Amino acid sequence: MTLTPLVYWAQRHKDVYLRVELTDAKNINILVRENVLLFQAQGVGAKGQNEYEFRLEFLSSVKPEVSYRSTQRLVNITVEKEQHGWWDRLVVQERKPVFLAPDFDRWLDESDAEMEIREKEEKRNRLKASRHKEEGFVSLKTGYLFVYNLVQFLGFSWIFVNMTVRLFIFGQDSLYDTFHTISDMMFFCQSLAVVEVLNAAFGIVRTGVVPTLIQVVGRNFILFVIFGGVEEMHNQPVVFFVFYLWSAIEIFRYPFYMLGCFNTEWKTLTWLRYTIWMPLYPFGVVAEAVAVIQSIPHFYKTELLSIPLPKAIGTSINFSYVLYVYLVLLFLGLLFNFRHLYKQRKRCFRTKKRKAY
Ligand SMILES: CCCCCCCCCCCCC[C@@H](O)CC(=O)SCCNC(=O)CCNC(=O)[C@H](O)C(C)(C)COP(=O)(O)OP(=O)(O)OC[C@H]1O[C@@H](n2cnc3c(N)ncnc32)[C@H](O)[C@@H]1OP(=O)(O)O
Repeated sequence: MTLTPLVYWAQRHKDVYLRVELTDAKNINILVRENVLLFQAQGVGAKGQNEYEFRLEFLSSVKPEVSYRSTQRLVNITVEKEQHGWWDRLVVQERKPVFLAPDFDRWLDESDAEMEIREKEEKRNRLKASRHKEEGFVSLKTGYLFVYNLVQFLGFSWIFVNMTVRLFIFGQDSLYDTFHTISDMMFFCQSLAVVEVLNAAFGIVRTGVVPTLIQVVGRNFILFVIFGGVEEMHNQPVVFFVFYLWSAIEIFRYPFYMLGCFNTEWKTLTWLRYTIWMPLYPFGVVAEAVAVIQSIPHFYKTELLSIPLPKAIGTSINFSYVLYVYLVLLFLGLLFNFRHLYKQRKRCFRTKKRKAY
């Protein structure tokens, strides 16, 4: 003898939900044609382990595809209505079958269901809007970084190429007028580089603020104070070495970032960006230290930038003493950034290796 399980139901505008009270249901067979659903399965119901079945003639047609999920305790069935809308009752006959009852866990009346639809719609719209905003921000950020890196790349390339060509044409003589020919562009690029500290501070790029601050402050101190502030420094060959070492890394670093803006990379460029700083950085710091040492007598003599002290003490601190302290900071800065760059290099190549496997 076949038995009928207990069936609970609820509806939405789009779907009908059936919950069949059958434990350990096996051999589930659900057939849907027009507005009739036939269910057959073996399992443990109100009358113990048995074969259970039921037939429902829905109020309106439903789609033939049925989805169901069987758990240890019950079988959940979802049937989609052919035409979305609210049904007055589940089945055609006015007297509901005895095995059928409302599923109060999922029960909603028509207005609640409409509210649910509206809430879902609003949630979807909010999600879409925030995704739109996020995409807009990402493309704005990418565009901004790309333009910034492009401008720096062009600036430093101009410096590097100009200095190289002048070295070939004028030989040693070109070492003496680097400041006059190149400084305007270097002032421009290094002033713009302050943006890199802001990028790090506001999280626009994933890097630490301190290494960037050390880098930018360190270079700008040399450029604006030592070279820019002391006229006697303008003709020193050390300007050539400092500018050449600075620009030699930047012509690789900025294009590396430009490609990164489009999640692209060129292996040789990545290797150069994360390798040539190794010889360049110490040489750069040594060249900067030479420049500082050369400027000390001029600061001492002219008392330029001397720090005034209160009248009671009656004198001022000569800026040349600040420069001695700066020489120590220069080498501490070198150690700090060398370690930072070494870590960045390891992180970059380690990630690449992991990606390769
Ligand atoms: C606090 C007061 C300080 C007082 C200081 C006094 C002491 C001063 C001592 C200073 C010594 C300076 C000496 C120096 O002037 C000598 C020279 O420069 S010689 C020439 C050789 N120099 C170099 O090689 C250094 C070049 N510069 C740099 O590498 C950076 O400026 C540095 C901050 C040092 C390191 O860069 P960063 O931390 O950004 O590493 P990454 O390149 O690996 O980038 C990390 C991630 O951020 C993304 N990023 C970074 N910038 C950009 C950008 N502009 N556009 C797009 N994306 C960017 C990058 O792609 C990485 O992303 P991901 O993690 O996804 O890979």
